[in-house]
Amino acid sequence: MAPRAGTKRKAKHSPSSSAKKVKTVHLTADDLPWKSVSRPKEADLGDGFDGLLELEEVEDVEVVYEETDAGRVVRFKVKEDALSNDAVSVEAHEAEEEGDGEYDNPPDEEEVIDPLNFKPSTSAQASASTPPPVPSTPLLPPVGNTTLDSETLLPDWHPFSLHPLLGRALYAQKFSKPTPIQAQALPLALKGKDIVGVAETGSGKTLAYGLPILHHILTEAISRTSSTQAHDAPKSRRRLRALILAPTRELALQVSSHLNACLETVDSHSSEGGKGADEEAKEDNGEETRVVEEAGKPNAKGKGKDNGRGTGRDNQKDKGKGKQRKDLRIAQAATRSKAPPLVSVAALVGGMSAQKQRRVLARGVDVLVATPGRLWDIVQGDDLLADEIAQLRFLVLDEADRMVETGHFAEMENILRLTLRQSKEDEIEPESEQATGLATAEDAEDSKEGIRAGELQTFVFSATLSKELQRNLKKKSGRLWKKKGGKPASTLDDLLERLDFRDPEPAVVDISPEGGVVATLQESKVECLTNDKDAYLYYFLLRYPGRTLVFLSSIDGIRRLLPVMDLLQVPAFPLHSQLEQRQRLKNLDRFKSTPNAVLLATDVAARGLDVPAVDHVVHYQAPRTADAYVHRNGRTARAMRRGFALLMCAPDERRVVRALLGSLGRQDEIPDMPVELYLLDKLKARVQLARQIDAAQHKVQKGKHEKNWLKEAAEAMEIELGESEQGSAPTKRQRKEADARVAGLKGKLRELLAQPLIAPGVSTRYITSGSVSIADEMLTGDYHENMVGLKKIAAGSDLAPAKKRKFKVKEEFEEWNGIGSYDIDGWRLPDNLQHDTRSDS
Ligand SMILES: Nc1ncnc2c1ncn2[C@@H]1O[C@H](COP(=O)(O)OP(=O)(O)OP(=O)(O)O)[C@@H](O)[C@H]1O
Repeated sequence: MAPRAGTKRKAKHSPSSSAKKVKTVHLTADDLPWKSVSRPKEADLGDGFDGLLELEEVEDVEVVYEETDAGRVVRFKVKEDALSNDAVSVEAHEAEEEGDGEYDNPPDEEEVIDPLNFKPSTSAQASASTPPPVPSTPLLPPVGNTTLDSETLLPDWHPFSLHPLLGRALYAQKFSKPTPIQAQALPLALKGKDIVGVAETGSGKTLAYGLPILHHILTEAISRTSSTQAHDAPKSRRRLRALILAPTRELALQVSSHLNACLETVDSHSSEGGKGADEEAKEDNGEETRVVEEAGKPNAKGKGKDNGRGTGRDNQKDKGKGKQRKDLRIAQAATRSKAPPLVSVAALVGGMSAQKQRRVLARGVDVLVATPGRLWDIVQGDDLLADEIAQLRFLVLDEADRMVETGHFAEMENILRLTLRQSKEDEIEPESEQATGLATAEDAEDSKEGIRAGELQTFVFSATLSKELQRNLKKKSGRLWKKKGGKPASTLDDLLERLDFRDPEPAVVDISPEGGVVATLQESKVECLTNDKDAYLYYFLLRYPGRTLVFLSSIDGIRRLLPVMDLLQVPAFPLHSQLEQRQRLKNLDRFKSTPNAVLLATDVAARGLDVPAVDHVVHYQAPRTADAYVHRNGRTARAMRRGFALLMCAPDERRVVRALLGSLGRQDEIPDMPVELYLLDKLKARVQLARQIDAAQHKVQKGKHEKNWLKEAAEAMEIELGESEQGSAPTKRQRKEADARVAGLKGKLRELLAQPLIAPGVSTRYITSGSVSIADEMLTGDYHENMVGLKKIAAGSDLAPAKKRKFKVKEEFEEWNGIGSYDIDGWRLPDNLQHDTRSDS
């Protein structure tokens, strides 16, 4: 990366100012002491925060605009009262300066002293002395100010010997034991194996690859800090150690906050050390809690006295706990001295300020979670980042199979090309300490794990990687890349062939369920005409209140359905790739925080999104691929929770659905959802009316728009409109009539919404809802059994058992194959038939 203009400086001191020395430093805006501040949980930050996903602030900076010969220059005056009451002032120029980087006669030479907390030689150094964001203190276990006794408190995690600070994070998040994919992947990953991991949706794959990465980097960070001085902030810029690629912005952001959630506990725990002198004094006097006592004193549990004569195992254990204590103190000391976080994880996605992202990168991050498009955009102008990617320690492809579908294949391929190491036969030179800024402890750690310095460990995870692909992966070891040369790749197989697995045989951990069905998921389907889908959806939402994610195949479909849902008073929010990123996050947050909300989404939301309380998934339109069906369903029934999926199948979708089930190897039909037809009929009338209102409103809007357009075009061309042309737009009277018609229809709908939905034969005598909208109340969770004439039940509890499928799976496969539109591995349609599947990186 080219050095930034304006970072060199010349500080002149006035010979006469002895009491108040003067120094002015010239810097770019990037060199200001920016510090990250935590983003509020809800992304709804108001209009001033367009597209910002990470916030930074800088204090005590005055922005001054100055007219100069070279044009307008922005100056940032940094003023701060130092302890000595001397003013501190630093000037930063936004305009870049040419030449040797020295400035003549800087204007404010008289007043300045050495800036505190702002070392202006590089932005990385500036940030190193910037206080880290203050993490919120989570509810921590009652183990006092020590590391966690994982053997007792987390026995299922204990055998993995994860870093004790991670143990605390797991405990704080109540992750009492590893999920199956974590239990199987962790030992392999910690040994240094490359891994292809396949496990059902919502089964904890993020931490399956995330924990080994955090463990490694945390261990490195602690040993690096201990090898220097405990309170010193790292002297050099952090070097990128892990790159995680994800197909969508939301998923990348989610992965990054999932990892940060683990680190938050690490940092807040270490900051406990700064809580009070009392606690510190106690600690220093050896009055620490049990774990520490066990390490150096008679065993508090009374399991046997050590007195220096313990067994080898005990000694080892004690040594380990002694190390834990040392690590803890280092972490505490680092935090007390306002050092940056021990491990830094950042997200790099489209839709947010690239300048800000560059600034974050310039400071250095340990783990980068990125969408390929934005990463490639930035890498092209950032040689340092490109170098770091070439020397990564970990590479992760999350939802790899989705990334080849998204139109960002080229970027992916380019990034993967950067990660390629030299030929395996070549001896890999250990990275020089000077180049990396890391202590040799890292190499020791690497060799302990069976990874040599400079080697890359690769993890590929998804809920859907075909068996054939996994077999192919086992056979390969980077040969194909060389064979195929620059030929563009097009399938997942091609992509994975381009990965530089260091293992001749990456470990394949496949614990995906048969047929792609998560055990806690109940599926059902309803066969109906396309035109009736709105009514069936409305029926479902009223009959089974809950947070519901509705998938549609096209953005137009969402645009049509949204106003209908609004008119029916259903709290629905859209999510698709044509929305601004800020709006997407806002809608996602609203969906998370509104009870019984509905998210109308394209497949942009199908992968990876982890909204814990999604009760139902509805396939308003049948998914185009078997994988999409599995991933869409995976937004519910996560982490062993119950979930329900409804597939709406129009006559023209039957074939696709049959093929889809065939591809998943399903023997059973999806059971039909029982429908109370009297209720459906009543709801159809409401839906019909809502559609009518929407169509009428649309017409009025269109009329206004057309009239304006015609008028503006005529004015621009300086022509007068003839009578007939003017007549094409509605007159004032016509508009008034249309508005009145809409108002009348709306009134009628309001009445309908307030009417009870009574089963035939149910007396209305006891119904006392008055004019309250039943639909409204039901959607906010107040189910009216009397109104509906039906008992409240959970979706799926009234399903009949699934019937066996009549046809043979094989035939289905061949039938679908005949269309010639899918390949057996990716099971996907040609790109032109896919809607809104582009990654939005
Ligand atoms: N050991 C654990 N114990 C309990 N919950 C866990 C554990 N590990 C992860 N989780 C939680 O499980 C949920 C799902 O995890 P995650 O998003 O990693 O699943 P996934 O397998 O990647 O899903 P998908 O395939 O849909 O992307 C998250 O809310 C996560 O916090």
